[in-house]
Amino acid sequence: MLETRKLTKQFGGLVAVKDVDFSLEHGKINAIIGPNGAGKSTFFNVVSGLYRPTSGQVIYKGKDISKLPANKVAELGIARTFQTTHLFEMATVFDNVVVGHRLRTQSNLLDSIFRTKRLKQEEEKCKEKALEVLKFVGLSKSVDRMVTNISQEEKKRVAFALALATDPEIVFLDEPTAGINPDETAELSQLMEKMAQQGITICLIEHKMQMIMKLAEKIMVLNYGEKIAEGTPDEINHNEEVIKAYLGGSASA
Ligand SMILES: Nc1ncnc2c1ncn2[C@@H]1O[C@H](COP(=O)(O)OP(=O)(O)OP(=O)(O)O)[C@@H](O)[C@H]1O
Repeated sequence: MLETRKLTKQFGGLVAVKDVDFSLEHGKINAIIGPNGAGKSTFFNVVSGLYRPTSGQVIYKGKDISKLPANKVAELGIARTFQTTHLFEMATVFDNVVVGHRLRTQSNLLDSIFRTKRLKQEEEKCKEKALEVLKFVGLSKSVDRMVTNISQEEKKRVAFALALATDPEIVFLDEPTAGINPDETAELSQLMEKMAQQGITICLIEHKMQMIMKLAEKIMVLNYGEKIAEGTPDEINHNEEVIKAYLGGSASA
């Protein structure tokens, strides 16, 4: 469905991602792990169209999408979450999701000025969609609350809702449970499982090893920009190179 072929991203003399071949398991939870600076975020940014690769390809449904800008990649059904700092704190949960959705829909400036029928129809659809995805992520009761007043875990759910509002086939989640406690982490893991059960392919970057080992079905390990292992949690746990490079270090906790 989505694969990378010899994907490479260089920043000046630094090779942040090097010759990475990876394919996502359709409808499953995929994870990318690796020590700090291993190239995980860069890999995400190249795949989601934020950066162009230096060389190599990103293939989605048989088409090379490596040169497409992020908005075109999103239109194809590939969504990504950003840190919760991207939310509008002084707006409601509902408005945050509606605005996020509006940014990705069709109406142009003229539609907005003349308030065309198409614009009104789209607005209606956006609102319906926002309520639907907020229900899915468990925030039906919080739609009218200001984002500044909700918990960090609820903000994470809003970020999920934003990604889901575009009806994605693949969702890239950048450290979805950073900064929340173990109970909340378990709840968000359940939400990710629910997304996968709906047929959405998930790919996440995470530092919480225990959680990843329980949640992910396929894991890729990056080290200094290179893929050093790929497989099931069990295979990764027993991989010598991974143990040497990563699990034996500070992240093993
Ligand atoms: N925009 C950039 N310009 C220059 N160098 C960059 C840029 N983005 C990342 N790098 C460098 O590329 C390397 C990989 O960084 P990246 O953020 O992808 O790693 P990571 O695995 O996500 O790390 P972390 O777990 O700490 O977030 C690092 O050496 C980083 O300093």
